[in-house]
Amino acid sequence: MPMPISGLPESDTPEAAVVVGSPERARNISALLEDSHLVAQNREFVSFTGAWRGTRVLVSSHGVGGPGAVCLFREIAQAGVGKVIRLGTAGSLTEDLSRGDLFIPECAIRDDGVSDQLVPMSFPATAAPETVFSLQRAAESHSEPADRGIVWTRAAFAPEVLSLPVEEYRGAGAKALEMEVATLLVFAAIRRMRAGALLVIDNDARVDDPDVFSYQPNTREVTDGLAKASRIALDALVHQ
Ligand SMILES: O=P(O)(O)O[C@H]1O[C@H](CO)[C@@H](O)[C@H]1O
Ligand SMILES: O=c1cc[nH]c(=O)[nH]1
Repeated sequence: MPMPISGLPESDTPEAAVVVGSPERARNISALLEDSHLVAQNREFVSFTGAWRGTRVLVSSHGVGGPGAVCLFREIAQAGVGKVIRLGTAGSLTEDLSRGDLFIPECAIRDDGVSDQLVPMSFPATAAPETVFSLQRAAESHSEPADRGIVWTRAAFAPEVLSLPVEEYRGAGAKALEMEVATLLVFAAIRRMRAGALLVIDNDARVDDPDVFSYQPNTREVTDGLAKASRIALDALVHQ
């Protein structure tokens, strides 16, 4: 029977998965695989299988935000996925990271808006060390520098009347801002999956800017960064 939300088949799903926000990015990554097929499509969840350097992988999109993404994570866990890397974009919280740069989260701040309903907030959101090192090694083998550290996963893309603690988290050492990594890391730990993430910086998030047009995620640097990061994430996934 297909899974109720993602439409993924219950069996014959690869053990290793790359998850991404947008269906278009999933399609772009699937185009890098040998023998790639669309295996499921429902709502924002689009999934492909194929092989990378001889290993079968799943590539699925999870949409924007932790609450929707965890619907996909539950179903890939049910389908037998044990290793997962999120390949996403993030805003920079430090002057050391610019558009197109790569960032590997070691752990995440759990403001994702859903993991607090899965397990108490005292539970950590940490990436599997194997995945972090594997991503670092893969980035080095592609001669791409990749910084590592703390990511702030935040449910609100932008604030409204409340101001959110950008300065406080920057002061405490958070380097990037996005919306799903903490959800993945917490969910994966509970389900004993090995998880991590590779993020491409697409924005300067050091100040929450109310102008919608200050966010331009489709620049050349970001598209190029995602193309490189896709190969790095696939290499890291199959070489862990
Ligand atoms: O590039 P993706 O993976 O979609 O990730 C980031 O981009 C989206 C916001 O535009 C959020 O999902 C955020 O986490
Ligand atoms: O949440 C996000 C994702 C990408 N870039 C940002 O600035 N914020």
